[in-house]
Amino acid sequence: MKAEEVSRHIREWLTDYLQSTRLSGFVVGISGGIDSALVSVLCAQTGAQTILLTMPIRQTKAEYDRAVQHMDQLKERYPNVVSLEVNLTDTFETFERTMPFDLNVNHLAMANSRSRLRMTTLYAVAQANGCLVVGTGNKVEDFGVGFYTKYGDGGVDISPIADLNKTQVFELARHSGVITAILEAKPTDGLFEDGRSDEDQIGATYPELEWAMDFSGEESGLREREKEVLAIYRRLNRINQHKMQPIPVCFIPKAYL
Ligand SMILES: NC(=O)c1ccc[n+]([C@@H]2O[C@H](COP(=O)([O-])OP(=O)(O)OC[C@H]3O[C@@H](n4cnc5c(N)ncnc54)[C@H](O)[C@@H]3O)[C@@H](O)[C@H]2O)c1
Ligand SMILES: Nc1ncnc2c1ncn2[C@@H]1O[C@H](COP(=O)(O)O)[C@@H](O)[C@H]1O
Ligand SMILES: O=P(O)(O)OP(=O)(O)O
Repeated sequence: MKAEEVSRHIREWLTDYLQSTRLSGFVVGISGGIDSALVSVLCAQTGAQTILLTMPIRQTKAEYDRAVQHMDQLKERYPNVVSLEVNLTDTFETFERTMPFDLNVNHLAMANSRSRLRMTTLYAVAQANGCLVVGTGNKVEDFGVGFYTKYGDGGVDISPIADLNKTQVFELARHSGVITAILEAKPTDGLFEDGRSDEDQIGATYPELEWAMDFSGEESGLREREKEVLAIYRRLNRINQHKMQPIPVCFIPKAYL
């Protein structure tokens, strides 16, 4: 990958899009992971107002510390960057208590609610400041396995790194001066308190998933692990198509109207 060219291309794309709106900058949620770190550097490099938000909800200390360290580093490097901390733990716990039954009957219901509370917060801050909410999804998450929360972290205005796979995200992040603690952290969705990694949840690494996403050859000669990875990839790609396609609309036959 030509890192400098890709970086410049994304910065120009962000700048052009922002100029096409009446808005003045970008809002990015900072988790302590690689995707949000890279997206926030690219936004900062446009020179436009860039608001970073960390929104812990019973977060692991390691994730929280990486997020703060990244925001501090970016503020030192770019004068157009500001950071905010919005601790959503109480909001989340109130939400959990307000529900008429225990949503933990399904382990994903409350986990995905964390992501949707963050989306609500990002949009409130963006609207108050005349900014866009910038997405952090990469190619394999967004168009491969659909590993994101529908209308949670998937609810964004623009998506600058969605055509880069995770390996390229790491490469570009290193090129862009992202801190070592983030470059070395295992990707995690941070939605569970045991700190489980994406790989623990999916059962395959990002390089394996990228291989599966690109695979179009003859399957009979594949090794056992390759067959397993292909099956994991295909299952997730199939069951998450509803996130990748426009939502189904019930059109009414003209004769009925
Ligand atoms: N970037 C990340 O690393 C990241 C971020 C957030 C979440 N995640 C992970 O992503 C996963 C999200 O879970 P999920 O996909 O079950 O939740 P989701 O909320 O994203 O999608 C499930 C919801 O979609 C709807 N739905 C389901 N099937 C449908 C269909 N066929 N047509 C239309 N709508 C349909 C239903 O409302 C269902 O509740 C979790 O594993 C979570 O840990 C990863
Ligand atoms: N704790 C967090 N604070 C701010 N923003 C967050 C936090 N956790 C997640 N985010 C945002 O959501 C996306 C996806 O998160 P995953 O950790 O990959 O699930 C992340 O890039 C942040 O923008
Ligand atoms: O989306 P992020 O920034 O949380 O990155 P990762 O998913 O690699 O933790």
